[in-house]
Amino acid sequence: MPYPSTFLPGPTGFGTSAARLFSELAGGHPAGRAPGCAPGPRSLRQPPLTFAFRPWVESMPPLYCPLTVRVNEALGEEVDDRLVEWAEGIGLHEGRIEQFRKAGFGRLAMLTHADLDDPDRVFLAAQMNAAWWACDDYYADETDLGADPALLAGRLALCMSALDAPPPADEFTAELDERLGADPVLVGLATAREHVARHSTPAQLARVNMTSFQMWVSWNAYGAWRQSGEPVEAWRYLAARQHDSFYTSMTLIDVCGGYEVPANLFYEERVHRAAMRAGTAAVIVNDLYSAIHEAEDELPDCNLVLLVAAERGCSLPEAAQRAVTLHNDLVAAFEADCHELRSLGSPELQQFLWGLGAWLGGGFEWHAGSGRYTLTAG
Ligand SMILES: CC(C)=CCC/C(C)=C(/C)COP(=O)(O)OP(=O)(O)O
Repeated sequence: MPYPSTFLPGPTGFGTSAARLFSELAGGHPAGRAPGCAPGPRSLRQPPLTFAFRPWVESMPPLYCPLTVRVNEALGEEVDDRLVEWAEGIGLHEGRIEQFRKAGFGRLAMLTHADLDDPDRVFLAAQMNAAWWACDDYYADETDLGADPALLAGRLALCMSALDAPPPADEFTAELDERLGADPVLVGLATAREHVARHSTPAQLARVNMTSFQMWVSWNAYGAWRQSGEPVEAWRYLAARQHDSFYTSMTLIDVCGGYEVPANLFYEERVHRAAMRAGTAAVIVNDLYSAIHEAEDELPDCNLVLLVAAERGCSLPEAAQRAVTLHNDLVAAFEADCHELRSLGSPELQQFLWGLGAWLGGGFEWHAGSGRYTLTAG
């Protein structure tokens, strides 16, 4: 275990970059902000991220991960209350609202967006994540909830319309709108998207939309694999999982934070790789926690632990150990990326990289406590 360290972002120290970010946010962001959008909170929080080996299951090697930056249970509960109110209002999770509350997506947003104290902004992240997860559960993963691989692609096409309405097309629009309004999953996506739109620049909103679409391409691949019954190699799954990861959630970090990483910086190759590493590492934690639950579905979902165990003929704990090593290497590489990217200087980027690390730490914390998961190894 060679790599524990601390990452304090910013090329020239906290004071300098903070001062620049404050003045940019106050005086108009160089990359622009959508007309009418509030500049967002002016606080910049960058306590150093401490990378450490974090124990999770006694019999397993620890996960290398930033420590959780902020725990504010009252804030998490407030956001969870708002989420439940929103879900009830649109009929989402009818008959299983307590299960939804216990997942604690509000707590997830509180833990992962550690630079936010404003419940509205934490709710923004929680709502969009809950909307994505509803698509995942009802369309892709949970047979009990009506997920069906044969229907998946058609349903996901409607999800795209819920996020990015097509141009008006006479009577066809009325028919589409009727369908979009009749399914709480789609209403959930559309209302969460409206909330994101109120706080984002056009480029940020397009980023959230396009990232959702690329995620859904991977879901279609899983659906096709489920239907054909073809064996899925771990390498093939991991390649698809890159675009079906918590990277999607991480696209909200600057939106919720009230600042913007300009598109040409966000998609700069090294920045992109760092973000993808963080997203993939975070979702491997998800695979570790959800392996048993996913194995129980009558049409088991793709999961790194299950695939490695099947491919190598090894036990689940052995496969989980392999996943832990991969996770740890990804996080160590992400940490090195953060150091390398200091040379790019942008205070927005430094805040975002910090936000990725904080997301990793909070995601770890949430999986360990959420009612949604059953531990995989014992
Ligand atoms: C928050 C978000 C982007 C949700 C969509 C689904 C996703 C990329 C996950 C991280 C969930 O993957 P998975 O379906 O394995 O998650 P569960 O184990 O069902 O929570």
